[in-house]
Amino acid sequence: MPTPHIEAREGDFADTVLMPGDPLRAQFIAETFLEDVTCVNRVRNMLGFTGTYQGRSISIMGSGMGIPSLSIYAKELITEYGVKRLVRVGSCGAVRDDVAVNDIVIGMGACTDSGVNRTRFNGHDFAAIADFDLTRHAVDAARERGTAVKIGNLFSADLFYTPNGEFFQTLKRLGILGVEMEAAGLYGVAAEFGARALTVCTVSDHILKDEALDAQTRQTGFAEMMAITLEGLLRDDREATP
Ligand SMILES: O=P(O)(O)O[C@H]1O[C@H](CO)[C@@H](O)[C@H]1O
Ligand SMILES: O=c1cc[nH]c(=O)[nH]1
Repeated sequence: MPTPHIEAREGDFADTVLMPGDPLRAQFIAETFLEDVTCVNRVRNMLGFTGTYQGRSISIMGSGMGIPSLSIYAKELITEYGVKRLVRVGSCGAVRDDVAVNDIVIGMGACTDSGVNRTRFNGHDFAAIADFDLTRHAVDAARERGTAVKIGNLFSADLFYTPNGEFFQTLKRLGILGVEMEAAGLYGVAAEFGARALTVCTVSDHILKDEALDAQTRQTGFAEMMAITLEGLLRDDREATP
């Protein structure tokens, strides 16, 4: 400590880290939802913050885009900073007709075309799944808020600009709720190094309908996703502390 990619000192991170892909979204979330915020990482501009939410210490740090970037940060957070819960708060693209822009999707599982989980699993297919209790508590928080969420499978793509557009039809047919680029890697890292993980995404575009939110909204929107995530974590805390 510090690590090659994070300059924070021991104790700078909470045991729970929210990870949007975009470091500026991390800053916006920290400044909007947390109190007593301090910046704990600026290396490579991958901004990390720690503050409190309703009295509970929470950190927020960008993951960058794609499984390789997220995997570096998630691994170092778990093994060097003792992080126990990581929640990706991201954006994703929809392919199904029953998933629309601005919908909130909870990634119970994540398929991928990346080889990382096969690499860590002796070439076999690893079922990349979210932590059940984190999932359950986020869903319960959404229900209490009266917010509809869709719960199911994500697809974590290595290529944003895929050369194989027909594959989106397969994703649609097999019930993929959102296409993004990190969840399957996060679940693999969490399994390997012993942490709990979840992904909550807001649908930022419909890949097959040519509909999309603008960059500013992707950076500063998503308030309901954040409320569900933070309330879910407080529920998770309450259950762990009878
Ligand atoms: O908005 P974020 O969290 O970065 O997530 C999605 O957006 C990026 C691609 O534009 C990828 O990181 C993808 O997973
Ligand atoms: O990775 C992503 C994120 C949002 N929308 C997409 O199509 N892909």
